[in-house]
This record gives sequence, structure tokens and C-alpha cells, in this order.
Amino acid sequence: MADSVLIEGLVVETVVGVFDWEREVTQALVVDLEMAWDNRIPGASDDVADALDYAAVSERTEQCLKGLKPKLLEHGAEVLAEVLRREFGIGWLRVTLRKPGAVPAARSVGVCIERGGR
Ligand SMILES: Nc1nc2c(c(=O)[nH]1)N=C([C@H](O)[C@@H](O)CO)CN2
Repeated sequence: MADSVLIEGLVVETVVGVFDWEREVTQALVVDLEMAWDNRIPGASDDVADALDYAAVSERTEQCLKGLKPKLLEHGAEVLAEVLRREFGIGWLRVTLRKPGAVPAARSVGVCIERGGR
């Protein structure tokens, strides 16, 4: 089963970073999520209750990262993956967190993790 639900380019303004100055400001994190889900069921029922609700996942992602205020992107990605898997019953997911502007010469920098089994 290779079905998934996607969220791409979700911008979350939060405190993030390892340096003292970064603890005093908010910066944008850009979140991409790919989450395994059997889309045959909502595909047949046409009922959002059977779907992995991307609006609900987006809202929880924003709440999680704003509350966490991670120093490292790695920590943000790890905690987010754990929260989403537990609360939404997601078997496998890929979390990509990007921090545009952190390295001025790069368009973006970030981390990508995969957790769970399909
Ligand atoms: N692998 C990582 N490297 C770095 C991170 C990070 O979260 N993961 N963070 C920083 C600083 O916060 C940087 O973004 C400030 O510009 C440096 N390296």
C-alpha cells in the first residue's frame, strides 16, 4: 500500500535555533509531510472521517512547533514525527523541516527523517 497524504510548504513561525539571538526572535520553518494512509477507504466513502485530515494535521503541526521552540531542526522533526504518529495513528511518515535564510548562500537548509513502517 503506497498511498499517502501530503502537506507541502507549511510555514510555521516559531523560536528555533541554537544561538542566543535566535532564542529572542521567531523565524520561519517550512514543513513538508508525507504520511502513509490507506486512501481507498475515504476514496470509497467520500467521508472526511475516514481520511487523514490534512487540515487537522497542519493545525497540530503548527501548535507542536510553536510550543516546542526547538534548538535543533532534528529535535523539532523527531518530536513532531512522534506526536503525529501517536495522535493520528500514522504508520509511516517523512518529515522535512527547512529553515530558509539560515545559511545566506543557500536557498534553504534543513533535515529530513522517516519514522515507522508502511
Ligand atoms: N544540523 C543542524 N545544524 C545546525 C542547526 C540545526 O538545527 N541542525 N542549527 C544551526 C543554527 O541554529 C543556525 O540555523 C543559525 O543560522 C546551525 N547548524
